[in-house]
Amino acid sequence: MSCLRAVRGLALAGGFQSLALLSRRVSFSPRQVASDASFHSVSFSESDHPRVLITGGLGQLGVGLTKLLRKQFGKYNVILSDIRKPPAHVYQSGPFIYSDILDYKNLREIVVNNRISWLIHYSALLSADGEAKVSLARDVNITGLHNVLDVAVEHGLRLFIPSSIGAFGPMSPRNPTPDLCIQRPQTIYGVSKVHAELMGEYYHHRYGLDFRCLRYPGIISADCQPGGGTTDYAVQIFHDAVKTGSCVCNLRPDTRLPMMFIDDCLRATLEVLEAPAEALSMRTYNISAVSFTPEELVQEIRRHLPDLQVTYETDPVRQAIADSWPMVFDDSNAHSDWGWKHNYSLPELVQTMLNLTGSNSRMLQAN
Ligand SMILES: NC(=O)c1ccc[n+]([C@@H]2O[C@H](COP(=O)([O-])OP(=O)(O)OC[C@H]3O[C@@H](n4cnc5c(N)ncnc54)[C@H](O)[C@@H]3O)[C@@H](O)[C@H]2O)c1
Ligand SMILES: C[C@@H](O)[C@H](N)C(=O)O
Repeated sequence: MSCLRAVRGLALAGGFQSLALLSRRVSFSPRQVASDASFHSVSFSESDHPRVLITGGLGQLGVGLTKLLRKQFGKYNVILSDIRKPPAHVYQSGPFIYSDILDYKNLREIVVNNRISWLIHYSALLSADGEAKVSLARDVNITGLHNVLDVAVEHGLRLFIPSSIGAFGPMSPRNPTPDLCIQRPQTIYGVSKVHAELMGEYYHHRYGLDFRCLRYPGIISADCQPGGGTTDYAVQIFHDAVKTGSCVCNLRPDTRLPMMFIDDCLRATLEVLEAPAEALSMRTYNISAVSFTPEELVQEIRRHLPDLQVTYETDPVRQAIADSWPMVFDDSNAHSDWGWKHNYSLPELVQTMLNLTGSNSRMLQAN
């Protein structure tokens, strides 16, 4: 009753926009919502395209993936969700809904009311952030995962959950690291990723859930800040190199880690999501692109910015995590099962990142 009273009050006082704030509880159906142009509606073009919900979509990867999937399936068939307020350009680019993956009922309501058929679960705390906030990481990365798994099974969704190089630990072979080997990670992040892999595969075998998972390397992108991971140095260095010509690296110069340019990562995600089920001999795959040390990255950047100054100030937490992770990924199963192949080698990655961060910073200066 109180909710309906609130709805009535808001409708009188603040118009449909305010009602949107309640939509996650009152939940209009797409047809009803679509009838009102002033409503920031989530309506779908009736088609045989998948209807996609991306959780944690405002992170380093989610905005790019949303753009790619909207291009593939249509703007109104892909809903971006998060618990943070979207920046204007994201809010105006297509459907956005608040969704806290710890709120099972709300998640289920969004899936039902928007006839979601694919769910891409990006909400997480990353490795270094997780070590600083262990109980929050356990809630988001494990309890949140359980909610997502249950909704996916209940509504027969195709579910993509990314794992990571962080799903391996010091007892895993490091060079190269195969898909199947011992996994005893020593971070809450890594433990939650192994849990996600095993739970997703269990729900696939037990309930037929169409679960798909890729172990991403450290992802490098220009237009979104990284979210508190161990590989963040390889993103920050480009912004600092372009802006100030100097940077501080928080890993030792000889720390080798698997890395990937974001365009390769997002393409791999779409490719594995669209792969026919019969092509998948596994449900969790390593994907690989490049593997480099900070020293090698700096050398490659200096081919374009010869005066780049680098100071190494090792962060003991991140260094210990990096020293327990794979150095080189073996992705031969992804290659043979669904034709995975990366496009960006280190020179192409550095050239592209410098072009993008350079143009981004010129745009910021101009504005
Ligand atoms: N970026 C990488 O290098 C990388 C590598 C391997 C795997 N991954 C995985 O890919 C996924 C996306 O990574 P990212 O780099 O975009 O992360 P990110 O930290 O940039 O974004 C995570 C998002 O989750 C959201 N979130 C946090 N708590 C939430 C909650 N309770 N409900 C809903 N959303 C919540 C945050 O607001 C944030 O926008 C994660 O699962 C991550 O483990 C990322
Ligand atoms: C590697 C990946 O999982 C993330 N960038 C992290 O460092 O935690």
